[in-house]
Amino acid sequence: MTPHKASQTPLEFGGPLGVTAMLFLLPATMFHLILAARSGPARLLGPPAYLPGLEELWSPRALLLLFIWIGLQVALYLLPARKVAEGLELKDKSRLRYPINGFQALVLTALLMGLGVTAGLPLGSLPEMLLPLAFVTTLTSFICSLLLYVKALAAPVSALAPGGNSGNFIYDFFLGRELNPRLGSFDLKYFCELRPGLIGWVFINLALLMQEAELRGSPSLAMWLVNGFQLLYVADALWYEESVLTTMDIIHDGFGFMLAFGDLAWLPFTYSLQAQFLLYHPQPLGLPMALLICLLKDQSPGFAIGYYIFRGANTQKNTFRKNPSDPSVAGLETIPTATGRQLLVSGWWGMVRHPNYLGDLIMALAWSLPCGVSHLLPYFYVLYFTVLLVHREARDEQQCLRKYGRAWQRYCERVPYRIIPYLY
Ligand SMILES: NC(=O)C1=CN([C@@H]2O[C@H](COP(=O)(O)OP(=O)(O)OC[C@H]3O[C@@H](n4cnc5c(N)ncnc54)[C@H](OP(=O)(O)O)[C@@H]3O)[C@@H](O)[C@H]2O)C=CC1
Ligand SMILES: CC(C)CCC[C@@H](C)[C@H]1CC=C2C3=C(CC[C@@]21C)[C@@]1(C)CC[C@H](O)C[C@@H]1CC3
Repeated sequence: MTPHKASQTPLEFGGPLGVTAMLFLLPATMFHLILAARSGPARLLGPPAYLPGLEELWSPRALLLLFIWIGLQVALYLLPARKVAEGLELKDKSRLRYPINGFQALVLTALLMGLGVTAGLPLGSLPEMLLPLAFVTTLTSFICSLLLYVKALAAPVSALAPGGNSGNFIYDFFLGRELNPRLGSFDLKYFCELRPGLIGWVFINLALLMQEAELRGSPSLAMWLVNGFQLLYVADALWYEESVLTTMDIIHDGFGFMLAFGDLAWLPFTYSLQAQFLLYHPQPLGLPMALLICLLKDQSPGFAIGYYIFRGANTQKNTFRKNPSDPSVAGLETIPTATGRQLLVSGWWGMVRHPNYLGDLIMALAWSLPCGVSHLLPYFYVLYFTVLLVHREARDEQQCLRKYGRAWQRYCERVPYRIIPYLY
């Protein structure tokens, strides 16, 4: 194995120091949130009520459960797919092929769970295992990231990610060295991005709903709303699975700790925070307020409007990228670029430069509102997501400027706001 020459790509996330801090802060935040959600005061800021000992964190049962879950998702991923899509062209001019069967995996998992619960599977007791499950998933993410780092040492230069090859171990371990690590035709990053964690989120939510029903006789309206909104969000991501192939996670970022931990642990255990909070802190929610959250809330948009913007913007761009002469997008105004591709300057993409992020943020707010306004904790997702999207938008901006140069600058002049019209 010959060591690869370090790449000259500018360092992101504050370089080695920044990512070292994140290596500790991300898992610590996740455990803090899980502990805070079940504590009486449910404080987002401030020390946790107590620190769990190793005997509370480590559980061979949780490890077994995690492996069964990942094994099930691997098996569903390997089932025949309704479609096999090609990814974008790689440095060596080849294109990878990806099965499009994520929605099918969600439906089959739901069927299997339904059968399991009918046969006595105690899904409602999963919330009691959340802490050890999060612990073993974090350990597994660390080990996987190390193995991915070692695997990348043998990868050809053309297979490396643009970032994540600085020569600094911690930085490269965090960002990921190889762009699309595969075992045969099994794509590790694509699998992790959309399967165990994303589908796991839905079933953690469902388990929390079932435990609430056991505790209080029936699930609360707030719990139904959170479950419904987030199920729709996950089902949408899997239905439109192919569009993930053009996200920066797939085309730009390597597969390292950031995505392994993010996809496998952070996503299911922190994105389910609202349902965790509701189990321990029931909130009264009447039907009129629930309807307002679905549609409109105090003059600001609710979930349906968020979803309408999110889906409308994503579909418009994806349709345009696939076939610019499609009747639904053919009339839109565009800017030509030197690459031969065009940029939309009217429709959703003429309103702000990231209308899909705007819709996503509105949905995030809408699925936090059923938790009431007495605590800041359930709004952690809105705060984190705002930071993530602002940072992601800045990274995308850099990449688009590099790709499209002057044409991108013209687009920014025509559409000056990034995410929120007239504000940001
Ligand atoms: N819940 C979560 O934790 C997260 C959710 N998301 C969601 O995932 C989805 C995908 O997000 P993401 O990959 O970040 O970004 P986008 O789907 O917004 O893709 C950005 C790319 O779109 C293309 N583009 C930008 N402007 C235009 C334009 N005017 N006309 C045509 N093409 C344009 C460019 O690529 P090119 O020109 O090469 O096509 C650009 O690089 C979003 O809906 C986001 O909200 C994302 C991250 C986390
Ligand atoms: C600093 C954190 C640990 C970073 C974690 C990031 C991941 C949780 C997210 C990175 C990109 C994601 C996308 C989605 C979920 C979250 C992660 C994995 C979606 C699948 C959500 C649904 C959308 O419709 C598509 C998204 C693609 C990107």
